[in-house]
Order: sequence, then structure tokens, then C-alpha cells
Amino acid sequence: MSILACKDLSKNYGAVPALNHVNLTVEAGRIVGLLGPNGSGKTTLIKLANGLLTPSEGELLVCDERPGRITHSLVSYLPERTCIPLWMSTQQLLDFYKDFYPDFRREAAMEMLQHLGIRLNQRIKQMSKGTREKVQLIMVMSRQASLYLLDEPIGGVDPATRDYILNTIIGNYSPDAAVVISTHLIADVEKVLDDVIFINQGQVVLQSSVDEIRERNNMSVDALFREVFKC
Ligand SMILES: Nc1ncnc2c1ncn2[C@@H]1O[C@H](COP(=O)(O)OP(=O)(O)OP(=O)(O)O)[C@@H](O)[C@H]1O
Repeated sequence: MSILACKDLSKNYGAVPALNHVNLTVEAGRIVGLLGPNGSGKTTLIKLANGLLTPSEGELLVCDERPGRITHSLVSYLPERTCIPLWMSTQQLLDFYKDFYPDFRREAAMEMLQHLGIRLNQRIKQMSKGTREKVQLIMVMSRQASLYLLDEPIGGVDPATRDYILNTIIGNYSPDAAVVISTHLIADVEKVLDDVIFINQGQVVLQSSVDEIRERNNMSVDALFREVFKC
């Protein structure tokens, strides 16, 4: 079963086409990089999969379901901007996630928070931007979801912590789940990716496994991206 399937999917904002007849599938057990230049439609696709937007044309399915009440319990979503309540402490946030999501693994979250030295009694508003991002990513990855949608997960995180964060992404999902990561930090992220989707001006221009890219093109995903999207 595909975790995510787009069939002839289009999305327009008024007269602005953001996605143009997109066809793609994401299978269980895969970590997929959604890569493209600014304005290519990555966030739009992620918001459609999360049910925050509705298609203008075509169809998008998560585990064979249209985005809605059922898929909300299957999808764990990290938005582009942090949106956790600033007044809460990390401890309160853990309680909040536990109450809100039956699939939340509190122990796993606690372990990661501890590893990164994040204090449970510190309020979110007292944290630096990067620390807030780490906390939110930890919460999102601690759910036992079928589909993780991560929109720019490590943009504000220092390079030394990126590897830890990426390893938590690999280590915290089951083979029955899939992860879609939208990012511009391709060189950092490509070591954890199984597949990539290149998107440009709302159209999929390449969907391939990372191994195929390395074998066929004899280059890294980062190098191929720079070649395909050279300005
Ligand atoms: N609310 C909106 N109203 C009108 N147009 C929008 C809206 N949101 C996005 N767009 C347009 O849709 C297109 C795709 O935008 P989107 O945010 O999906 O791109 P992106 O690939 O995520 O970009 P970035 O890498 O810069 O975050 C762009 O042309 C953008 O200007």
C-alpha cells in the first residue's frame, strides 16, 4: 500500500498555479526528500497531504484515504514555522501531546530532549529559535504515525546537532511508515534519504532512489540538484 499517492494533482491559488498535474507515490519504509527551488510547490504539496489545503484538481491519498479526520491521526506534521504554544514549558508540551495524540511516545521524546540538554521546566518562549525547532521536531517524530511530513526541519539547527536530529528521524519511525522531508540543505540530509522527488514550477521533474542517482549519474543528490536547477 502506498503511504502517499498523488494522481494528476493540481493546486491553484486564484490564478497562480502552484502544483500542475503532479503524479507521485511514496511507499512505506522510505525516507523521501522533496527538493526544489523556492516557490516550486513543496509547502503546497505538504499542506495538501496534511489536509490544510484542498486540491483544485486531481486527487491526493494518504494510506488510501482522502485527507480528513482519519488521516489526521495518521499524519505527523512539522510546519515550516514553529507553532507550539510559547507560554508552555517543555513538560507541559509533553503532557499536551500525550493528551492530544494517543500515539505519542513520551519516553522516546524525553530521551531525545535529555540527550540535547533541553530542560523540561524551561518555557518555549525562553528558548532560542533553534532550540524551539528541535523541541517541535522531537514532538513530531515521537508520534507513531504512518506519514511524517517535515517542512524544512533543520533550517535553524546548528550543523553539529543536525546529524543527531537526522539520526532521530531514521531511528524513530517504523518500516510501516514513510517520511517526507522538504529541505534546501540537501548535502546534510541526503545521507538519510532513500528517494528524492525533484519539483520545479509545480511539476515533478524527477522521482528516483538515491542509489540510482549515484549509480546512473555518478554524483551526489546535491550535485545533481545544482546541475538540474542551475540559474
Ligand atoms: N497563500 C498563497 N497565495 C497565493 N500564492 C501562493 C500562496 N502560497 C504559495 N503561493 C505560491 O505558490 C507557489 C508555490 O509556493 P510554495 O510555498 O508551495 O513553494 P515552496 O517550494 O515551498 O517554496 P520555498 O522553498 O520558498 O519555501 C509560489 O509561486 C507561491 O508564490
